[in-house]
Amino acid sequence: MVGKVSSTGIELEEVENHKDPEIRREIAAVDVVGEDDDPRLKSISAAIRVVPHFPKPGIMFNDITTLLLHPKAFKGAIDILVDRYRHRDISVVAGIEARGFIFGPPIALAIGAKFVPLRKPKKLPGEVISEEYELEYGHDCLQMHVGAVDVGERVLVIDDVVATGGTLCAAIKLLERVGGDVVECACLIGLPKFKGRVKLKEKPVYVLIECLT
Ligand SMILES: O=P(O)(O)OC[C@H]1O[C@H](OP(=O)(O)OP(=O)(O)O)[C@H](O)[C@@H]1O
Ligand SMILES: Nc1ncnc2[nH]cnc12
Repeated sequence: MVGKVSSTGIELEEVENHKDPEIRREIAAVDVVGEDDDPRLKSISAAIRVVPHFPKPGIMFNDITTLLLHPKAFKGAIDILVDRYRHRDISVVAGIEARGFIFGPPIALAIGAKFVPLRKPKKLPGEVISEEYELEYGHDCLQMHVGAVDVGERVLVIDDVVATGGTLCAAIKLLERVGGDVVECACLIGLPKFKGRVKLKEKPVYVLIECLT
């Protein structure tokens, strides 16, 4: 079942009334679609805010930091992903800097996998391989330590948002260059208007909520 969930629900009111003015800033109404009727999805979508014109004019920025202020909703997101991947024989969770570093490690620990950070340039001290890519608001590069992933290891890639799919494509290329087998990519939020799934072709991408704005 596809459930339409409005982010103007009760739990968003909690965010709107938060004592920190920064957290109350520019909360926009978002319509999101959950992939099934799991009540945890409603809490997750209600706790994510959209900040207009960040980091550039015209960008509707999906901000997961407000989800982190709601431990129950945050845990719900982690639990859904752990349940999905715990019996898939995954030995590597690769998290994309920066927001994949928030969601990747608890999933890796829960499913007994190692965590591999995919970092922005000049952050990793050892030998690295690199992939450049285009974003909705610029271009960037991801790097991974040589030796972090072994040939044939089954990998789950984690990030917060998939928009154009450029970041996930770069991550998949890095992992496949060293012989990793990317089982799936998982993100909390999908922005379907950027058609990231088209760019990702046959690679499966799982998103908890799809934002229609
Ligand atoms: O599907 P795409 O069009 O590639 O966009 C998605 C990426 O954009 C954001 O990261 P950002 O590059 O803003 O980096 P940050 O997390 O370091 O701020 C987001 O966290 C994803 O990694
Ligand atoms: N609109 C958006 N919000 C948050 N992260 C993003 N990454 C690319 N586009 C984004």
